Amino acid sequence: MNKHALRIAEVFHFLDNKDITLGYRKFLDCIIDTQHMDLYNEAIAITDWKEQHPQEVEPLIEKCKALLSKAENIPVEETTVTSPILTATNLVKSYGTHKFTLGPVSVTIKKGQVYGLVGENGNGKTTLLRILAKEITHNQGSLQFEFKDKKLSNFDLRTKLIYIPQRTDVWYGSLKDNLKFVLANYGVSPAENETRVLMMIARLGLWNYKHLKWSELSSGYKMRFELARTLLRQPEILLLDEPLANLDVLAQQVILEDLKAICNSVNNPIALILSSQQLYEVEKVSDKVIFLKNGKYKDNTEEEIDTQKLLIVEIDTTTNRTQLLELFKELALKKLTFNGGVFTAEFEPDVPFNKVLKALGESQEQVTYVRNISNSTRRFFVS
Ligand SMILES: Nc1ncnc2c1ncn2[C@@H]1O[C@H](COP(=O)(O)OP(=O)(O)OP(=O)(O)O)[C@@H](O)[C@H]1O
Repeated sequence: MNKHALRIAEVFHFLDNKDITLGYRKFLDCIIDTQHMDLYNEAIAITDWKEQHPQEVEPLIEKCKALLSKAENIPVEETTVTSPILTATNLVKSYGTHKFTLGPVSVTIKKGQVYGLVGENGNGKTTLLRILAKEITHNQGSLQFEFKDKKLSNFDLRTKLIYIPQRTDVWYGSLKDNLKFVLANYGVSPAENETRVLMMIARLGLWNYKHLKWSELSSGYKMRFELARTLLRQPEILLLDEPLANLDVLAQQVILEDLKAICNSVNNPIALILSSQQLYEVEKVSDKVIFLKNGKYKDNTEEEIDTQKLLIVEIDTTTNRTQLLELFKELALKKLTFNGGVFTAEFEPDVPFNKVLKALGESQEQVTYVRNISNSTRRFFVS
Protein backbone atom coordinates (compact mmCIF):
# COMPACT_ATOMS: atom_id res chain seq x y z
CA MET A 1 0.00 0.00 0.00
CA ASN A 2 1.32 3.47 -0.82
CA LYS A 3 1.08 6.38 1.62
CA HIS A 4 -2.08 7.83 0.02
CA ALA A 5 -3.85 4.45 0.24
CA LEU A 6 -2.71 4.03 3.85
CA ARG A 7 -4.05 7.46 4.79
CA ILE A 8 -7.38 6.69 3.15
CA ALA A 9 -7.60 3.33 4.94
CA GLU A 10 -6.93 5.15 8.24
CA VAL A 11 -9.82 7.56 7.57
CA PHE A 12 -12.19 4.69 6.74
CA HIS A 13 -11.22 3.23 10.11
CA PHE A 14 -12.01 6.51 11.90
CA LEU A 15 -15.36 6.76 10.10
CA ASP A 16 -16.26 3.13 10.87
CA ASN A 17 -15.74 3.97 14.53
CA LYS A 18 -17.88 7.12 14.14
CA ASP A 19 -14.88 9.15 15.27
CA ILE A 20 -15.45 12.21 13.16
CA THR A 21 -13.65 14.82 15.28
CA LEU A 22 -10.20 13.85 14.03
CA GLY A 23 -11.51 11.63 11.23
CA TYR A 24 -13.09 14.52 9.34
CA ARG A 25 -9.88 16.56 9.37
CA LYS A 26 -7.90 13.55 8.15
CA PHE A 27 -10.57 13.01 5.48
CA LEU A 28 -9.94 16.55 4.20
CA ASP A 29 -6.16 15.88 4.17
CA CYS A 30 -6.70 12.90 1.86
CA ILE A 31 -8.81 15.00 -0.49
CA ILE A 32 -6.24 17.83 -0.44
CA ASP A 33 -3.52 15.34 -1.42
CA THR A 34 -5.39 14.55 -4.66
CA GLN A 35 -4.97 18.19 -5.87
CA HIS A 36 -8.20 17.53 -7.79
CA MET A 37 -10.48 20.59 -7.92
CA ASP A 38 -13.69 18.57 -8.52
CA LEU A 39 -13.02 16.55 -5.38
CA TYR A 40 -12.17 19.74 -3.49
CA ASN A 41 -15.57 21.19 -4.49
CA GLU A 42 -17.35 18.07 -3.30
CA ALA A 43 -15.49 18.21 0.04
CA ILE A 44 -16.40 21.89 0.36
CA ALA A 45 -20.09 21.05 -0.21
CA ILE A 46 -19.88 18.31 2.45
CA THR A 47 -18.28 20.77 4.91
CA ASP A 48 -21.08 23.26 4.30
CA TRP A 49 -23.69 20.53 4.82
CA LYS A 50 -21.88 19.32 7.97
CA GLU A 51 -21.94 22.78 9.52
CA GLN A 52 -25.68 23.07 8.84
CA HIS A 53 -26.46 19.57 10.15
CA PRO A 54 -24.17 19.15 13.15
CA GLN A 55 -26.21 16.30 14.66
CA GLU A 56 -26.41 14.11 11.55
CA VAL A 57 -23.39 11.87 11.92
CA GLU A 58 -24.48 8.82 9.86
CA PRO A 59 -25.27 10.71 6.63
CA LEU A 60 -22.03 12.66 7.02
CA ILE A 61 -20.04 9.43 7.29
CA GLU A 62 -21.75 8.08 4.14
CA LYS A 63 -20.94 11.26 2.21
CA CYS A 64 -17.30 11.14 3.33
CA LYS A 65 -16.94 7.46 2.43
CA ALA A 66 -18.39 8.04 -1.05
CA LEU A 67 -15.90 10.81 -1.74
CA LEU A 68 -13.01 8.83 -0.26
CA SER A 69 -13.79 6.01 -2.67
CA LYS A 70 -13.31 8.47 -5.51
CA ALA A 71 -10.10 9.82 -3.97
CA GLU A 72 -8.78 6.27 -3.71
CA ASN A 73 -8.73 6.02 -7.50
CA ILE A 74 -6.79 9.23 -8.03
CA PRO A 75 -3.04 8.63 -8.31
CA VAL A 76 -1.16 10.81 -5.83
CA GLU A 77 2.50 11.33 -6.48
CA GLU A 78 4.51 10.64 -3.35
CA THR A 79 7.37 13.03 -2.54
CA THR A 80 10.32 11.00 -1.35
CA VAL A 81 12.46 12.83 1.13
CA THR A 82 16.06 11.76 1.37
CA SER A 83 18.25 14.73 2.22
CA PRO A 84 17.64 17.50 4.76
CA ILE A 85 16.05 20.70 3.48
CA LEU A 86 17.82 22.73 6.16
CA THR A 87 21.30 22.16 7.51
CA ALA A 88 22.59 24.54 10.16
CA THR A 89 26.10 23.91 11.41
CA ASN A 90 27.58 25.52 14.53
CA LEU A 91 25.51 28.68 14.30
CA VAL A 92 26.53 31.40 16.76
CA LYS A 93 24.77 34.71 17.26
CA SER A 94 25.91 37.33 19.71
CA TYR A 95 23.99 40.53 20.43
CA GLY A 96 27.21 42.25 21.61
CA THR A 97 29.93 41.81 24.21
CA HIS A 98 28.59 40.78 27.62
CA LYS A 99 25.15 40.40 26.09
CA PHE A 100 23.27 37.24 25.11
CA THR A 101 25.02 34.68 22.90
CA LEU A 102 23.21 31.84 21.15
CA GLY A 103 25.04 28.70 20.14
CA PRO A 104 26.85 26.91 18.79
CA VAL A 105 23.68 25.30 17.42
CA SER A 106 23.58 22.57 14.77
CA VAL A 107 20.25 21.41 13.35
CA THR A 108 19.20 19.40 10.31
CA ILE A 109 15.60 18.81 9.34
CA LYS A 110 13.86 17.03 6.47
CA LYS A 111 10.50 17.81 4.92
CA GLY A 112 7.72 16.01 6.79
CA GLN A 113 9.52 16.31 10.14
CA VAL A 114 8.28 18.37 13.09
CA TYR A 115 10.71 19.79 15.66
CA GLY A 116 9.71 21.48 18.90
CA LEU A 117 11.87 24.28 20.29
CA VAL A 118 11.54 24.78 24.04
CA GLY A 119 13.27 26.67 26.83
CA GLU A 120 12.60 29.25 29.48
CA ASN A 121 11.92 32.87 28.54
CA GLY A 122 14.88 34.73 27.06
CA ASN A 123 16.91 31.63 26.20
CA GLY A 124 17.16 32.24 22.45
CA LYS A 125 14.18 30.50 20.82
CA THR A 126 13.05 33.52 18.80
CA THR A 127 16.66 34.36 17.94
CA LEU A 128 17.24 30.87 16.53
CA LEU A 129 14.00 30.87 14.53
CA ARG A 130 14.80 34.28 13.07
CA ILE A 131 18.30 33.14 12.03
CA LEU A 132 16.87 30.03 10.36
CA ALA A 133 14.29 32.24 8.62
CA LYS A 134 17.11 34.51 7.38
CA GLU A 135 15.49 37.45 9.17
CA ILE A 136 18.69 38.16 11.09
CA THR A 137 22.26 37.19 10.35
CA HIS A 138 24.45 34.88 12.43
CA ASN A 139 28.08 35.65 13.38
CA GLN A 140 29.54 32.20 12.87
CA GLY A 141 28.61 28.86 11.34
CA SER A 142 26.80 27.96 8.15
CA LEU A 143 23.18 27.72 7.08
CA GLN A 144 22.21 25.78 3.96
CA PHE A 145 18.89 25.02 2.30
CA GLU A 146 17.96 22.51 -0.34
CA PHE A 147 14.66 23.64 -1.83
CA LYS A 148 12.92 21.81 -4.67
CA ASP A 149 13.79 24.67 -6.98
CA LYS A 150 17.54 25.17 -6.65
CA LYS A 151 17.60 28.76 -7.93
CA LEU A 152 15.14 30.71 -5.84
CA SER A 153 14.77 34.47 -6.15
CA ASN A 154 14.40 36.43 -2.91
CA PHE A 155 10.61 36.61 -3.44
CA ASP A 156 10.41 32.82 -3.97
CA LEU A 157 12.57 32.26 -0.91
CA ARG A 158 10.00 34.16 1.19
CA THR A 159 7.35 31.79 -0.20
CA LYS A 160 9.23 28.59 0.53
CA LEU A 161 10.77 29.61 3.87
CA ILE A 162 8.08 31.16 6.04
CA TYR A 163 8.40 32.50 9.56
CA ILE A 164 5.31 33.45 11.56
CA PRO A 165 6.22 35.65 14.53
CA GLN A 166 4.44 35.70 17.88
CA ARG A 167 2.62 38.91 17.08
CA THR A 168 1.19 39.22 13.60
CA ASP A 169 -0.03 42.30 11.74
CA VAL A 170 -3.58 43.61 11.57
CA TRP A 171 -5.39 43.02 8.26
CA TYR A 172 -8.53 44.59 6.78
CA GLY A 173 -11.55 43.08 5.04
CA SER A 174 -12.90 39.56 5.51
CA LEU A 175 -10.86 36.48 6.32
CA LYS A 176 -11.87 34.82 3.04
CA ASP A 177 -11.03 37.86 0.89
CA ASN A 178 -7.61 38.09 2.50
CA LEU A 179 -6.92 34.46 1.66
CA LYS A 180 -8.11 34.94 -1.92
CA PHE A 181 -5.75 37.88 -2.23
CA VAL A 182 -2.80 35.55 -1.53
CA LEU A 183 -3.57 33.25 -4.44
CA ALA A 184 -4.51 36.14 -6.73
CA ASN A 185 -0.90 37.33 -6.28
CA TYR A 186 0.26 34.01 -7.70
CA GLY A 187 -1.97 34.36 -10.75
CA VAL A 188 -4.33 31.52 -9.79
CA SER A 189 -7.56 31.65 -11.84
CA PRO A 190 -10.66 33.01 -10.00
CA ALA A 191 -12.49 29.65 -9.96
CA GLU A 192 -9.49 27.70 -8.67
CA ASN A 193 -8.72 30.48 -6.20
CA GLU A 194 -12.24 30.22 -4.70
CA THR A 195 -11.97 26.42 -4.47
CA ARG A 196 -8.48 26.31 -2.95
CA VAL A 197 -9.33 29.02 -0.41
CA LEU A 198 -12.59 27.38 0.69
CA MET A 199 -10.78 24.05 1.02
CA MET A 200 -8.13 25.64 3.23
CA ILE A 201 -10.86 27.38 5.27
CA ALA A 202 -12.59 24.01 5.74
CA ARG A 203 -9.35 22.24 6.70
CA LEU A 204 -8.32 24.80 9.30
CA GLY A 205 -11.73 24.84 10.99
CA LEU A 206 -12.49 28.39 9.84
CA TRP A 207 -15.74 27.63 8.00
CA ASN A 208 -17.99 29.64 10.31
CA TYR A 209 -15.51 32.50 10.54
CA LYS A 210 -14.80 33.09 6.86
CA HIS A 211 -16.77 36.34 6.63
CA LEU A 212 -15.35 37.82 9.83
CA LYS A 213 -12.86 40.67 10.11
CA TRP A 214 -9.57 40.69 12.02
CA SER A 215 -11.10 42.50 15.00
CA GLU A 216 -13.89 39.90 15.24
CA LEU A 217 -11.58 36.89 15.57
CA SER A 218 -10.14 35.49 18.81
CA SER A 219 -6.35 35.16 18.95
CA GLY A 220 -6.61 31.41 18.36
CA TYR A 221 -8.51 31.96 15.12
CA LYS A 222 -6.13 34.73 14.10
CA MET A 223 -3.35 32.13 14.35
CA ARG A 224 -5.40 29.69 12.27
CA PHE A 225 -5.90 32.42 9.68
CA GLU A 226 -2.12 33.04 9.57
CA LEU A 227 -1.54 29.35 9.03
CA ALA A 228 -4.14 29.20 6.26
CA ARG A 229 -2.54 32.20 4.57
CA THR A 230 0.90 30.61 4.87
CA LEU A 231 -0.12 27.13 3.70
CA LEU A 232 -1.76 28.51 0.56
CA ARG A 233 1.73 29.61 -0.47
CA GLN A 234 2.88 25.96 -0.27
CA PRO A 235 5.97 26.53 1.87
CA GLU A 236 8.72 23.95 2.20
CA ILE A 237 9.92 25.13 5.62
CA LEU A 238 7.65 26.63 8.24
CA LEU A 239 9.01 28.32 11.38
CA LEU A 240 6.39 29.19 13.98
CA ASP A 241 7.11 31.29 17.06
CA GLU A 242 4.77 30.31 19.89
CA PRO A 243 1.75 29.28 17.81
CA LEU A 244 0.11 27.85 20.94
CA ALA A 245 0.21 31.06 22.95
CA ASN A 246 -3.34 32.23 23.78
CA LEU A 247 -4.89 28.86 22.92
CA ASP A 248 -6.83 26.77 25.43
CA VAL A 249 -5.53 23.26 26.18
CA LEU A 250 -7.89 21.50 23.77
CA ALA A 251 -7.22 23.98 20.97
CA GLN A 252 -3.47 23.46 21.49
CA GLN A 253 -3.79 19.72 20.92
CA VAL A 254 -6.02 20.21 17.89
CA ILE A 255 -3.70 22.68 16.18
CA LEU A 256 -0.64 20.52 16.87
CA GLU A 257 -2.36 17.46 15.38
CA ASP A 258 -3.41 19.57 12.40
CA LEU A 259 0.11 20.88 11.89
CA LYS A 260 1.60 17.41 12.13
CA ALA A 261 -0.90 16.00 9.59
CA ILE A 262 -0.48 18.92 7.17
CA CYS A 263 3.33 18.76 7.33
CA ASN A 264 3.13 15.02 6.63
CA SER A 265 1.29 15.56 3.34
CA VAL A 266 1.94 12.85 0.74
CA ASN A 267 2.90 15.15 -2.11
CA ASN A 268 3.69 18.43 -0.38
CA PRO A 269 5.50 17.69 2.90
CA ILE A 270 6.75 20.60 5.00
CA ALA A 271 9.59 20.83 7.54
CA LEU A 272 8.21 22.50 10.67
CA ILE A 273 10.01 23.99 13.65
CA LEU A 274 7.81 25.52 16.32
CA SER A 275 8.71 27.15 19.59
CA SER A 276 6.47 26.71 22.58
CA GLN A 277 6.19 26.68 26.35
CA GLN A 278 3.78 23.71 26.14
CA LEU A 279 6.44 21.05 26.51
CA TYR A 280 4.34 17.89 26.88
CA GLU A 281 1.91 18.79 24.11
CA VAL A 282 4.79 19.62 21.74
CA GLU A 283 6.69 16.46 22.68
CA LYS A 284 3.73 14.33 21.63
CA VAL A 285 3.85 15.46 17.99
CA SER A 286 7.55 16.23 17.54
CA ASP A 287 10.19 14.05 15.93
CA LYS A 288 12.76 15.92 18.02
CA VAL A 289 12.59 18.49 20.82
CA ILE A 290 15.36 21.07 20.98
CA PHE A 291 15.99 22.61 24.37
CA LEU A 292 17.79 25.94 24.72
CA LYS A 293 19.24 27.07 28.02
CA ASN A 294 21.24 30.30 28.11
CA GLY A 295 21.66 29.95 24.36
CA LYS A 296 23.14 26.44 24.64
CA TYR A 297 21.65 23.53 22.69
CA LYS A 298 20.44 20.12 23.91
CA ASP A 299 17.92 17.76 22.37
CA ASN A 300 15.90 14.80 23.57
CA THR A 301 17.50 12.35 21.12
CA GLU A 302 21.03 12.87 22.46
CA GLU A 303 22.48 10.04 24.46
CA GLU A 304 23.67 11.01 27.91
CA ILE A 305 27.23 9.77 27.77
CA ASP A 306 28.63 11.22 30.94
CA THR A 307 25.82 10.23 33.28
CA GLN A 308 23.81 7.04 33.67
CA LYS A 309 20.15 7.56 32.91
CA LEU A 310 18.29 8.18 36.14
CA LEU A 311 14.61 7.53 36.68
CA ILE A 312 13.13 11.02 37.06
CA VAL A 313 9.53 11.35 38.20
CA GLU A 314 7.36 14.41 38.58
CA ILE A 315 4.68 14.16 41.27
CA ASP A 316 1.83 16.50 42.12
CA THR A 317 0.54 15.48 45.53
CA THR A 318 -0.72 16.79 48.84
CA THR A 319 1.88 14.54 50.53
CA ASN A 320 4.70 16.46 52.21
CA ARG A 321 8.44 15.89 51.80
CA THR A 322 8.83 13.82 54.99
CA GLN A 323 6.02 11.49 53.98
CA LEU A 324 7.43 11.09 50.47
CA LEU A 325 10.89 10.29 51.83
CA GLU A 326 9.27 7.62 54.00
CA LEU A 327 7.28 6.19 51.05
CA PHE A 328 10.39 5.94 48.89
CA LYS A 329 12.78 4.73 51.58
CA GLU A 330 13.18 1.29 49.93
CA LEU A 331 13.66 2.75 46.46
CA ALA A 332 17.18 4.18 46.12
CA LEU A 333 15.97 7.78 45.97
CA LYS A 334 18.87 10.08 45.06
CA LYS A 335 17.26 13.49 45.23
CA LEU A 336 13.87 15.04 46.01
CA THR A 337 13.15 18.65 45.05
CA PHE A 338 10.01 20.75 45.34
CA ASN A 339 9.48 23.73 43.03
CA GLY A 340 6.41 25.01 44.87
CA GLY A 341 3.98 23.19 42.57
CA VAL A 342 5.30 19.69 42.04
CA PHE A 343 7.96 17.36 43.46
CA THR A 344 10.73 15.98 41.26
CA ALA A 345 12.16 12.69 42.50
CA GLU A 346 15.36 11.24 41.05
CA PHE A 347 16.04 7.54 41.53
CA GLU A 348 18.96 5.28 40.63
CA PRO A 349 18.69 4.02 37.02
CA ASP A 350 17.67 0.48 37.97
CA VAL A 351 14.55 1.57 39.92
CA PRO A 352 11.43 0.52 37.94
CA PHE A 353 8.77 3.23 37.47
CA ASN A 354 5.97 0.87 38.53
CA LYS A 355 7.61 0.53 41.98
CA VAL A 356 7.29 4.30 42.38
CA LEU A 357 3.63 4.11 41.33
CA LYS A 358 3.06 1.27 43.80
CA ALA A 359 4.62 3.23 46.66
CA LEU A 360 2.46 6.26 45.86
CA GLY A 361 -0.64 4.09 45.48
CA GLU A 362 -0.13 2.78 49.00
CA SER A 363 -0.09 6.28 50.49
CA GLN A 364 -3.32 7.71 51.90
CA GLU A 365 -2.63 11.15 50.42
CA GLN A 366 -4.12 12.54 47.24
CA VAL A 367 -1.97 12.26 44.11
CA THR A 368 -3.09 14.50 41.22
CA TYR A 369 -0.59 13.25 38.69
CA VAL A 370 2.63 11.29 38.32
CA ARG A 371 4.76 11.47 35.17
CA ASN A 372 7.91 9.65 34.22
CA ILE A 373 10.03 12.43 32.69
CA SER A 374 13.26 10.41 32.32
CA ASN A 375 13.02 10.64 28.51
CA SER A 376 11.28 14.00 28.34
CA THR A 377 12.98 17.30 27.62
CA ARG A 378 11.31 18.32 30.89
CA ARG A 379 14.28 16.76 32.71
CA PHE A 380 16.51 19.51 31.27
CA PHE A 381 14.32 22.16 32.93
CA VAL A 382 14.59 20.55 36.35
CA SER A 383 18.29 19.70 36.28
N1 LIG B 1 17.73 42.74 18.96
C1 LIG B 1 18.28 42.40 20.11
N2 LIG B 1 19.31 43.09 20.64
C2 LIG B 1 19.88 42.72 21.81
N3 LIG B 1 19.49 41.66 22.55
C3 LIG B 1 18.47 40.94 22.08
C4 LIG B 1 17.80 41.25 20.85
N4 LIG B 1 16.83 40.34 20.64
C5 LIG B 1 16.87 39.48 21.70
N5 LIG B 1 17.85 39.83 22.55
C6 LIG B 1 18.22 39.14 23.80
O1 LIG B 1 18.54 37.80 23.46
C7 LIG B 1 18.07 36.92 24.48
C8 LIG B 1 17.23 35.83 23.86
O2 LIG B 1 16.01 36.40 23.38
P1 LIG B 1 14.95 35.56 22.55
O3 LIG B 1 13.81 36.48 22.22
O4 LIG B 1 15.63 34.87 21.44
O5 LIG B 1 14.50 34.46 23.63
P2 LIG B 1 13.21 33.52 23.69
O6 LIG B 1 13.71 32.21 24.19
O7 LIG B 1 12.49 33.55 22.40
O8 LIG B 1 12.35 34.23 24.81
P3 LIG B 1 10.73 34.24 25.08
O9 LIG B 1 10.35 32.85 25.47
O10 LIG B 1 10.60 35.20 26.20
O11 LIG B 1 10.08 34.70 23.80
C9 LIG B 1 17.34 37.77 25.51
O12 LIG B 1 18.22 38.01 26.58
C10 LIG B 1 17.04 39.04 24.75
O13 LIG B 1 17.03 40.14 25.64
